[in-house]
Amino acid sequence: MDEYSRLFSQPKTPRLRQDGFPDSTDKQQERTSTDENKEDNQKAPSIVPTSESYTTPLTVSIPTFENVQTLPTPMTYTPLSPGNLSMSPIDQSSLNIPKRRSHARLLDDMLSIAQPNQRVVSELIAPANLLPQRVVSLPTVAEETLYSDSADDKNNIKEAYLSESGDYTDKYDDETLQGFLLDHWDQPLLWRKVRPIGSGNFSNVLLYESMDQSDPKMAQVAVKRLKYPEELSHVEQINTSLRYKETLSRLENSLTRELQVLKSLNHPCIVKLLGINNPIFITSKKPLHDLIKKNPRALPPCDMIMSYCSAGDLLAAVMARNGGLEIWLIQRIFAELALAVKYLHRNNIIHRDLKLENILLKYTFDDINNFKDSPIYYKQNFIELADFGLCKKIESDEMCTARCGSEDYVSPEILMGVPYDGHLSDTWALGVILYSLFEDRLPFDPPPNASVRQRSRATSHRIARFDWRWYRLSDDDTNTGKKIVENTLTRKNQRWLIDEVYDSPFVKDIVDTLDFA
Ligand SMILES: Nc1ncnc2c1ncn2[C@@H]1O[C@H](COP(=O)(O)OP(=O)(O)OP(=O)(O)O)[C@@H](O)[C@H]1O
Repeated sequence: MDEYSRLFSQPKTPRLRQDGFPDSTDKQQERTSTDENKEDNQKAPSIVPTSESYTTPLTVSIPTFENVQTLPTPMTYTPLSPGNLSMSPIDQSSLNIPKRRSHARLLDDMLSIAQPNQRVVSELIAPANLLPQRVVSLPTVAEETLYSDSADDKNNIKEAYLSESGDYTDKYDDETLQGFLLDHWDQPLLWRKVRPIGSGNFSNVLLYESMDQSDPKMAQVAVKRLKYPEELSHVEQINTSLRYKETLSRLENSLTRELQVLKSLNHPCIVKLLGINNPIFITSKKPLHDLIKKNPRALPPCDMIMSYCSAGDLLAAVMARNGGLEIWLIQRIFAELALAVKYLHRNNIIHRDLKLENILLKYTFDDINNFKDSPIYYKQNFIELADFGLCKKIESDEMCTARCGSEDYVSPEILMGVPYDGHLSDTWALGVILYSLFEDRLPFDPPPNASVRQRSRATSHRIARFDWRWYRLSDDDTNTGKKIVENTLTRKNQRWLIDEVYDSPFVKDIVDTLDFA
């Protein structure tokens, strides 16, 4: 089987229903809010406990954390076809989050990184066959989609294309992509498929090269192709069912949200949406409904044309060299990430899925090392933050209710099931990322040399108990990045916001040297 076939023969992970939080009058809500208040009123424990004296901070305040039944624990979900979702053990109101490293396994398969005898140096670099099952999620539809009602967008579409909209598939074959740059809907451009480059729960990503233009920025593009859930492929049989309508609305909501946010962003350290295969995905408030009205037989593909990061994602890159990134490199990458998140938060956008897999590298680590003595080092960004499928545009003081994220990166308050501040859940994830780069392990994985009992504990339990510590870095290590981890992997009322992360010497010292910051 060739690489391409292997990539697409992976089990497709369907989108799952995800409800919002119970109504504020709901008893359950009252209970969890009370628990959270209790949590906040506790005296803060030492963040870096010694192994002898360590008692988990929440054991006293919320003894029920010891009880698996009472935690809103992420559920492990075996990929089933969406038609079988009703057979899933998941309570529809429980937290469902994408399981870690699913994509990393795929890359391992594609690039044959995981050799049978490869030395496993850490929890972060686990062998493919030890990876757990996926857990999947979808932002709740209760959250409104951001939509810029730009009249220009609509007016700019040529009548010729409007009359054909809904049937762009005739301009599309598997090897060639016709697309439109944003706001240039009257000038179709062509790209040729090169190879698959990645896959997530909700999309396959492919590399395409331009066939008809010289702009170097467009010469190679990453095309993120939405994976449609199975039930939307059989439109004729089930298009009146409630399940079908709900799935369609949910998918449409998260798609339009991702596109509208991406379209509004302009930052060197954030992936760019350059164009789309069919303008209707950008210009319509309800593109999937419109497309199905025009052609009820099948939804045409949705291909987002994005800037291409040729060195892949940070998790795969770290795994490929068995971890051990030098501090200067971690500092540089993290400073760029902090720049990107600061920009998002300043624009009232929360990402909600910050993780190593969503940090893309424009250059290999070796290239970056070689740039060190050249002016390019200060002129050029090395990362782009990607995957805005769970992002949200919010009011500055708005609390979020959609329980979403990725298991290893999700904050305790999201696990607890209470409304949460998205800025703080993003900075929690930044702490997870920085810790992982320092330690080559995820902070809430079972500790090295864990007992069988410790290993059997769910990750969510360790997260809820703030149960992490340094192993590779010693307690008296003077690395200034440690402060960021210690002030982000902590209770929400003590947790740093992005401005504090940004102003810490670990970030600021680097940012001050960058021409593009
Ligand atoms: N612009 C890009 N350049 C290079 N590789 C990319 C690009 N965009 C995505 N990828 C690769 O494809 C993978 C999946 O992309 P992405 O995270 O956007 O998809 P997704 O379906 O939304 O994923 P998730 O399951 O995390 O929600 C990334 O981890 C990365 O390896």
